[in-house]
Parts: sequence; structure tokens; C-alpha cells
Amino acid sequence: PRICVLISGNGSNLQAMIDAVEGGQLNAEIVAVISNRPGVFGLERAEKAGIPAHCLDHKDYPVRDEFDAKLQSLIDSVKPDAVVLAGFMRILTAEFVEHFSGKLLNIHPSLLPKFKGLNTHQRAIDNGDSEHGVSVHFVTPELDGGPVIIQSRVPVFEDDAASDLAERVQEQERRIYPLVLQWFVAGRLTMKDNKAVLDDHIL
Ligand SMILES: N[C@@H]1O[C@H](COP(=O)(O)O)[C@@H](O)[C@H]1O
Repeated sequence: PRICVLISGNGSNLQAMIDAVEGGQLNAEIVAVISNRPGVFGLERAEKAGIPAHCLDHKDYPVRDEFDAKLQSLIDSVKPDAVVLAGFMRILTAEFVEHFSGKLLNIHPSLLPKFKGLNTHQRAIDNGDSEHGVSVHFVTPELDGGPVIIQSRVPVFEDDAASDLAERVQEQERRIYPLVLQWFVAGRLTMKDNKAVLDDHIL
């Protein structure tokens, strides 16, 4: 199975996928990494792993539809079985999302449906939550609203800063995202009627 990963920055989730492929936990090939920002560390991680790395700078496409159309054809050119958003910080158009419906996955650093959008760690702290976490979900046109596949919870400590919580959450991200991808490429995980289904069980 072929995986295409979209990033915007550091790429710690991408690195976890690269390591899982190299370690035999993820039986797939990462055939392309695409960033919407030039010069990010995630692109270096891809090059170091011998994966074709592409940058499609969204600043070159003032019209969102044009950026998404270009991105869609670049992704289609590598014929992926899964398109994986890993710290990809762009809102995608409904056309783009529909085109990859059922094979487009995202990781969001909160216990969805709580804290859709940005700054999730600080918002959990400001809200006085005792627990926080991360969700992997299928992408639908509703931002951070697609069917959730798996979540991992972490405690929030009184003296936590957002950076402490981010580190604790990212540790979980690196564990669960490769696992979900393995389920998907093994054909065990699908999206049906806006629901995530694993081994014929609705999640
Ligand atoms: N969407 C969020 O963006 C961050 C990106 O991290 P990285 O994979 O680029 O290190 C992650 O925390 C992810 O949940």
C-alpha cells in the first residue's frame, strides 16, 4: 500500500510513520511527503529517509481553490491508497476532501469534539480540564468534524504550561497514528456512512 503524507512543520508524526515502516509495524510505503511551507524540518526527515519530498508553497496560490487543485493533482500523480495529514495546517476545500473521501486521515491534538481548531493545549488548561488528549479521524468537509477512529487521553497537571501538555500529547500521537495507518492499509478500517468501521464494528 502507498501512503502520501502532508505536513507543514517539524514532522514528528511523519518520523513516527517512517520509523514504523522501517521497524515493520507499518506494512506500507511512504511514496511522497508534501509540505505547504518551504524549508521545514519535516522535509529534511523525508529526504534523510529517501522519500520524495515536495513543497507546494500556499503563498504562491492566493486563491485557495487553485492551491487545492494543484495539491490534488500532485497527490493523484503518486496514486496513494492513503492520504495522511500530519501537522498539515491548511483548511482544505470540500472538493478536495470529497475527492479523497474515505482515505484521508488527520490527527488533531484534542479529545474531539472538544476544542476543534487551534491552541488546543492552552484551551484545555484555561478550561480547567483534568484530562486532555489526541484524536485520529477521517477527514470530512466539516473542520475537525470527521468520524473519530481512536483517541488517547493524558492527564493535565495543575502546574502544566501548554508546552508541557503538547509534549505529553505528542508522545501519544507517535504511538497511535502508525497503529491506525496499519489498520487502514491492512483493509481493516474504513469509513461508511460518515462512521469509522474497524473489523465490521462501528467505532
Ligand atoms: N495537528 C497537530 O500538529 C502537530 C504537528 O506536529 P508534527 O507532526 O509536525 O511534529 C501535532 O501536535 C498534531 O496533532
